[in-house]
Amino acid sequence: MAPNAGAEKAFSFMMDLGISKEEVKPVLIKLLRVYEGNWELIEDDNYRTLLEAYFDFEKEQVIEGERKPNASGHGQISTGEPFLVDGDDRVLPIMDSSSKKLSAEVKKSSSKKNIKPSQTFTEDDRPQTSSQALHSTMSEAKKTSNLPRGSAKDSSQTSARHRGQIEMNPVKPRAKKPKLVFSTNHNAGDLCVKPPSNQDQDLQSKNLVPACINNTRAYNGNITIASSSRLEEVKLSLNCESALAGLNFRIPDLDIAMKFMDRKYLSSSKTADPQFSTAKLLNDLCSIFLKLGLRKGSNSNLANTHTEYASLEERKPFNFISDMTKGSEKVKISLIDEFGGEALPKFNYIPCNIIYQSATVNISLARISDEGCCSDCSGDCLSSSLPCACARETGGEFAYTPQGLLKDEFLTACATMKTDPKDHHFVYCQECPLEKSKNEYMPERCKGHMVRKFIKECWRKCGCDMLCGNRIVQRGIACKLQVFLTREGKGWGLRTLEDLPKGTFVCEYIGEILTNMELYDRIVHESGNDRHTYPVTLDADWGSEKGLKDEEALCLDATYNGNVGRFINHRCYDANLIDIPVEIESPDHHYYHLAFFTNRNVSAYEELTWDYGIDFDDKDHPIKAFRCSCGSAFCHDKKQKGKGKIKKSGS
Ligand SMILES: C[S@@+](CC[C@H](N)C(=O)[O-])C[C@H]1O[C@@H](n2cnc3c(N)ncnc32)[C@H](O)[C@@H]1O
Repeated sequence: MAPNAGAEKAFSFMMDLGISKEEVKPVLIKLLRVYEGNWELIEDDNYRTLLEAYFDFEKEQVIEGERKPNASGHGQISTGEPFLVDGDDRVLPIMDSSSKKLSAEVKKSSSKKNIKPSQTFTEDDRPQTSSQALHSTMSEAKKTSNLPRGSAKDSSQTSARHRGQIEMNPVKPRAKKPKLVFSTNHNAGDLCVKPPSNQDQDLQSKNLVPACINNTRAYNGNITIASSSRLEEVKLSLNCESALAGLNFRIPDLDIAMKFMDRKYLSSSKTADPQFSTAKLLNDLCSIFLKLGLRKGSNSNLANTHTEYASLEERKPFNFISDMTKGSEKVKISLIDEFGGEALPKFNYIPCNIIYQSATVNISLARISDEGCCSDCSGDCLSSSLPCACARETGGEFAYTPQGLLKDEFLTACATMKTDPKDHHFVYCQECPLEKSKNEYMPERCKGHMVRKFIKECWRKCGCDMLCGNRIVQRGIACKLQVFLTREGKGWGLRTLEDLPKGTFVCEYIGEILTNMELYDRIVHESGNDRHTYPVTLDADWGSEKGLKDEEALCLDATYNGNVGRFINHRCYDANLIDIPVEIESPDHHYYHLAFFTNRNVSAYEELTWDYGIDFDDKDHPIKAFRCSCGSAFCHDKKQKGKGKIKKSGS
């Protein structure tokens, strides 16, 4: 890196923290000399070395000032630093034998801050005091190769160069401390702060959980910053989860953060006790909180409390999986358990539907007629002046905008049918597969299936390319999504990590393709302990067929094999996603894709929800309805009505 660029970057970083260039300069000069111009060491870990050096320097100045109050002529720093500052105040990382005085600006700023150095230096009268001893310690330290990176040169060479240094505690080259977060790309995906349990190790071997770092200060992205005692009966913590998940954020060094707080409060208050310490203040707060909260005679229980903490933490592992799709989607999809209250979901991630056993899914080029595709098109169908044959299904207009969003009119028409269905929106089959599966010999009358609007995408027989605007769903998930543990007791849920405009394709509901009968058998025979994901019936076309064979009455079940769609929780009436059938490769509608689109603008970190269309009163339904915790004002689960607030729990 160009020397000045390094200095400017360091100044700018420190400036953002409220430390002026003038304050930083002497420290930086010192560090450059110590580290022999190796910027990498200075920049490492977000300038942690520079920050530590700065605070050491500041402390040293205060101590020295106390030791020699008002010694005449000693009230200013003269760094005696001849080597590293050029006329433009630029810090140069290369040792030079020529000497220049540090600019007057530096002196001015130092004196302004009342920093009292132990002595005034001149070019020829350089201190040979503790700094040199300390420096040689440092050189030794370097020799023992404590340095994270870079070379440690011969110490004698180094000391010769370092005559003339200003007096301050040289910063020992830091050994790499284990970080709370280990990250190569700053992805939230790389965070894990909990010693792996046996179960975790098991999962790690299956590539579900990343290796973890043992750190007692941080759980769940929560960093304990203070506590009433070592038992941590009452503790204060900072929650960095959102920052870790969404921003390019790494948990910083807590000690440095505390020093900043000390500095901020000491400099802002004239009366502040020089012994003021933020850490002490916060610990005191915890102790007082504990004292105030302890009921009489309960002090003796502190040890028990500790045991309880330990077992609680043992019981509640914090999980983070950076890509639960195991690389099978174009984008990584993380999973986070912020509460540690739930076992990891057991299922196999699949990015495309797959036939379980008996389902008939007839996909063949021969079944696609010339009229049913656009073999004459090329490039992007949306850019041609006349919509091609693939727009016929949607009334001669493509369902998508050139920006890749679902058109408003189409979305509204689909949504209205779902939220305000009219009689004519339903079709009735003569022999309903659903009723047949419940009672094969005496099926009840069909309760009706909603007529659905289909999107039809271009496919392989079409002449356009893969980037054609009429190929959205088939290109797969493109948004940043995350599976997370909900607070309301709904289990896992899906959220977006970025703002999504209305009409965005989020994901498909992917699962095993089962016949209706197979699904029924599965539900009847499955163990009651499995939380069954809500299967979908591909019944959009059932009403138009006279006698649908069982192998043509299909459903998708994502319980054992599925994609992220299986984590979308239900919300009554005002969910932010809508499911829309999509025809991609088969012209009949026995089999189709079910795609989720946003039906309004959705903000980053909002949970994505879908109205399953459950009848909470249907006692005959093979899948027992859950108790709805959707939180919607329009929730139609009567059991939840009048219950007041939603349950707040991590499980
Ligand atoms: C498709 S799965 C959704 C993912 C599920 N939460 C999980 O942890 O795997 C459907 C199941 O989630 C739960 N669920 C979904 N929406 C819910 C809601 N509004 N209230 C309570 N539980 C809900 C129910 O157990 C339901 O059977």
